[in-house]
Amino acid sequence: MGEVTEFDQAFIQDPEHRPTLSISEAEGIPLIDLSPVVLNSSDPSSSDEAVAEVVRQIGRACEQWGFFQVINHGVPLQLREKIFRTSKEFFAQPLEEKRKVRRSEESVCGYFDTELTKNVRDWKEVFDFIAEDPTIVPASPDPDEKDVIHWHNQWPQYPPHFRETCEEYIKEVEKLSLKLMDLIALSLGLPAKRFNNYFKDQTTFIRFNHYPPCPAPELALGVGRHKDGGALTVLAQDEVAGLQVKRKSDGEWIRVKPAPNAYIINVGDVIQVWSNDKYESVEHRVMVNSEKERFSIPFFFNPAHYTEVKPSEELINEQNPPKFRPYKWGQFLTHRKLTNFKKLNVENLQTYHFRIQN
Ligand SMILES: O=C(O)CCC(=O)C(=O)O
Ligand SMILES: [Fe+2]
Repeated sequence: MGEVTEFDQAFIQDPEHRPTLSISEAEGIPLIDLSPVVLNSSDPSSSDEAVAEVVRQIGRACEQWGFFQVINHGVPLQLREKIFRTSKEFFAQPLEEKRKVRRSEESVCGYFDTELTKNVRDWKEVFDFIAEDPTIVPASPDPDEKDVIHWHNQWPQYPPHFRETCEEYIKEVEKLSLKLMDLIALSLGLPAKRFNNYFKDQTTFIRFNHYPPCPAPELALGVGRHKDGGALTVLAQDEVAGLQVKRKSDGEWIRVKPAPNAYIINVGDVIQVWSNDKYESVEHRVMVNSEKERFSIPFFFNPAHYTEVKPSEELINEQNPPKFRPYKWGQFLTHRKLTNFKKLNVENLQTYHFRIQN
């Protein structure tokens, strides 16, 4: 990020959205041990009681929090350490080096340090890459758009092995994500592989986040309040706290305490729609601090662009009518990418725009 001398207006949150610096730490966000699923069985629909207990825990966590942490998740610790090192080495370079792989409106992957969340600038710099190269998406967010375009990765020269490390990481976290989708499907009373096909031509992307120390942490945010629009987010964070989650029970902002080597999982808008509101996508934001920099790596597990997102038919009946109109995932994704890139005079697309008013 560029040197900021006077605190730049563009980063300042409206008073009602500024972070409270002294808030309580979450005891409540469940920590779930995945070893029964990862170690003992490759088939999560097996009748193993330990697996059934994991499914119950996940169901409860999705309903009560929309967030949980997992340990014994199967992603090798060495790989996690390697990818954090890679991210740190990349961001430690001079700005002009990083800008060689800069993101643009047409090329959405790469380095970016002026992202907006709800039209306010975030105190962060990011590097984005996609899991499938190319990733196919609609040419525009127009709901009638028929043309598609291809997104490609842009890989930096430095640090060495950047691309290989990222590709290795994608493979491991994708495995975990599919496993989590199985468990979530089971927790909804659906077959384990119910959602599998939607990810065949996935639009998953991964982000390296770097939050530098901020001279005015009471005015700005690392990421402004938002919900993740995709299916599932699998987040690795370092030991510096910053993530805050809006607790469903009372609307309080709660800090998530980093658990060593755990992943933080949250339900995105797509699962909210698939579950017909049983599991809600919960608002969260990132606080920055004046002393320490922070690094995080979210993996946004997203379906194919042509997926028509709608409440699962098996969950719908007279007592539980559909709460959303179907929408195309590709339209939502491309709209979000555009509004995060530049300031627009429209509110960005939210799932409540598709909500059926009863
Ligand atoms: O850095 C974090 O802890 C979370 C980032 C986040 O919520 C996002 O990038 O969507
Ligand atoms: Fe997020």
